[in-house]
Amino acid sequence: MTSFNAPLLASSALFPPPALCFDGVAFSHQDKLLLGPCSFTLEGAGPTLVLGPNGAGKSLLLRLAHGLLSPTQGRVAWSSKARPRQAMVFQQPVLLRRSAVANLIHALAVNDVPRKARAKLAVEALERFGLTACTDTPARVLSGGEQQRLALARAWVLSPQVLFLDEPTSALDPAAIKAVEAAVREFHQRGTRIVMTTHDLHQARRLAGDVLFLSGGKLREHSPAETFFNTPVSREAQAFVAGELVE
Ligand SMILES: Nc1ncnc2c1ncn2[C@@H]1O[C@H](COP(=O)(O)OP(=O)(O)OP(=O)(O)O)[C@@H](O)[C@H]1O
Repeated sequence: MTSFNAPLLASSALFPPPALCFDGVAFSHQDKLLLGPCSFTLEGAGPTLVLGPNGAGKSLLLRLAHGLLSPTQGRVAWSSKARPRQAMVFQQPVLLRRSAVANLIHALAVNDVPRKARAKLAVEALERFGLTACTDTPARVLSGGEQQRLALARAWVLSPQVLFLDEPTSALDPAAIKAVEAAVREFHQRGTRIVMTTHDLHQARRLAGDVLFLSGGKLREHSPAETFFNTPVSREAQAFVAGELVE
């Protein structure tokens, strides 16, 4: 178990997040190749935005990177000796049937945070994410935006070195989207490596440091955000950035 350091917020200058390397990674199901083989290394500051049309393989890539799926070919590796502390936030937050604060305390408990530190960390995180008024509210009756902020707060208390976000704002209104984007920036500034999918090109432009662009299960481009949005190289990326309907 990696030692827990949530109260000691790491700055990216002092603690560059571990690099993520996909080495010939492919994923097949029932003899059908769904993703790859693809190779890339995420070692820059990010955030990395994973873009592409429906069914391109964006969620698969995130799940493989997070270890929820195993590649059927190739290898997912990290620059750190130990596997980094990671968290993932989904489009539909997966919350336990208990209060908001209890969801955070549970996450701290399963990550071996000492019992006496849990309540304070949980309360601080609720405050940081504007959820103090919801402390004792059952998590599952919170609004969509509040649930997503709670999912981010749960990731925050674990001080992850890497945070995967799979379309975290697709079901949210503009105010809730703004709150999630502010949280993503805070994670980034704290030194967390961000890897995130979105269908919102404007959001990608606001957040991206670099872009992985997929279509048809293939990695078409990995480039700095400015290069991707101004001078995309592949035909598929050119059409995508131009707002054409890409399959
Ligand atoms: N665990 C799995 N087993 C089998 N097939 C899968 C699995 N996960 C995804 N797929 C298939 O792989 C393809 C890529 O799916 P994926 O969810 O990664 O696409 P996506 O780019 O995230 O799409 P969207 O933008 O619609 O969310 C799809 O055809 C999907 O049905």
